[in-house]
Amino acid sequence: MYKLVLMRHGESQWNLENRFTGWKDVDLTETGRKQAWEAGELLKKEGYTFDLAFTSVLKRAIRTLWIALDAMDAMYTPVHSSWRLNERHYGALQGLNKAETARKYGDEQVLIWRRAYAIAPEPLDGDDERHPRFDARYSRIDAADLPATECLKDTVARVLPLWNESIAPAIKAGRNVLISAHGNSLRALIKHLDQVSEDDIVNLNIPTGQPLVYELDENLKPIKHYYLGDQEAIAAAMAAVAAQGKAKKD
Ligand SMILES: O=C(O)[C@@H](CO)OP(=O)(O)O
Repeated sequence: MYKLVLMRHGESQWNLENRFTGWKDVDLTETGRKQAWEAGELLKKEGYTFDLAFTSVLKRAIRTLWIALDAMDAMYTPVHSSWRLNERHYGALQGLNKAETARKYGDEQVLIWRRAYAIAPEPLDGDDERHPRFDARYSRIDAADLPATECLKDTVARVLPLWNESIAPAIKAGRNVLISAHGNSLRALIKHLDQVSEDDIVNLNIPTGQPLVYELDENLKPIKHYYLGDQEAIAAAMAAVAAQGKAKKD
């Protein structure tokens, strides 16, 4: 049996401001840093150790990883950063407030933009300065692979090559792996691991800064999964993520 730990980054500045974030490289808030530290402390207390960590090229996931590894006194852990673990690209929605967008277009439309499996928001214009082709960190990525918007299906398609070529072989080689990534890149990975249907994946929301453990069999099929930590607080945090796209709080 293998164990894999997934962790969404701690609260970011744009989580706090309730803005569509995607590939915008925003940092953690103080709360986000505290969540990352507590996640590391929890992992240490529960006896977890890691041989290898994977993260995105966005600082909220990278810093969460650094802080958690620091709390574990394990900053020596080798880290593989890949754009393939970036958050889903939110296209022209990036920067907009989610509740205001719901007031303008309706809760249902925002739910489609946030969670529909195969429907992507409007793309960024090719000349938009926010387009990833203008960002040096993506200069070695094939231009055809760089998104101007994505639906979750697109995110699954670009996460899977990293899973198949790097993460899965490392796990099968016996390495204890930690992945620090984003709400939707982790939903993409979970959809693949648990074979979640396109309908059911709509209802999966991942809270910030909470270690999620997957126990996998020898073929990397999930046996079970569970969050470490306070289960009630985690359930409340998941419901809060779901509610972010509503015009009014329930
Ligand atoms: O804005 C985003 O990039 C993501 C994660 O914060 O949000 P959502 O949960 O709406 O997909």
